[in-house]
Amino acid sequence: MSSAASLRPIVISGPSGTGKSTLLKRLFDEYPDTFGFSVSHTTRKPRPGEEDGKAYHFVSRDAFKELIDQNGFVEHAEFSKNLYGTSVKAIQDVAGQGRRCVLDIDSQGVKLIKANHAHLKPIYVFLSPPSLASLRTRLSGRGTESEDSLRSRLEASKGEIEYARTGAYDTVIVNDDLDKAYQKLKAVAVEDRLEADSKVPPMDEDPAELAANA
Ligand SMILES: Nc1ncnc2c1ncn2[C@@H]1O[C@H](COP(=O)(O)OP(=O)(O)OP(=O)(O)O)[C@@H](O)[C@H]1O
Repeated sequence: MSSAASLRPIVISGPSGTGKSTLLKRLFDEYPDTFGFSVSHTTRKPRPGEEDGKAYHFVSRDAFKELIDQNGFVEHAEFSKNLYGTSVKAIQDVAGQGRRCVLDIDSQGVKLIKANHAHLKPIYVFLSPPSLASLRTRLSGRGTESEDSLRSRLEASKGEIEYARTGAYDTVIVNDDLDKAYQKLKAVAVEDRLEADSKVPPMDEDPAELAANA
């Protein structure tokens, strides 16, 4: 039996490197039976050992396009000639299994849900970095980014932060101290308590300048 207060999906969004994966891993580790990610659709061929419906829903290009026409996707995109997408049904299936669906998406995805799939009634959480300088430090500390990708992630963070300032999210969690941020995430995700919110901190630094000094 799930221990989450409700099965409304949780949408968590925030600039690349803010700590979404880190916090979600902790949440899934502490509550292994409570939360779930939706299974994406893809037109790429399964790799050996990949089971349909587990790693992905593997579908033909025609079937994928049909689902697009039916407004069946919350978001979809093409990467190296293959289509990938998150379907409305895959999100609903998680609740069907008694788990709360967690969606880790960017502001573009948030806008699409709000415009086309508001019936899913998610709770929108913005994970904010304490500053752009700390975001840069985390991205470079992760050791996964080239100079170019670091710069583009920092540039993209500007739009994510501006959108969060419009009040689009139900709550804002500033990931300064990891333990504190985790407690706030738990309050929202496990207890449906939204009062843990705070404001997006002022961030006046110039992303291009920060990237140049990386
Ligand atoms: N509160 C924190 N203080 C210091 N470092 C942190 C904190 N939270 C996360 N980090 C570190 O920052 C880096 C980026 O975190 P993570 O990969 O979880 O970000 P993300 O938001 O999931 O990024 P992406 O959207 O690119 O997947 C990681 O190396 C992580 O260990």
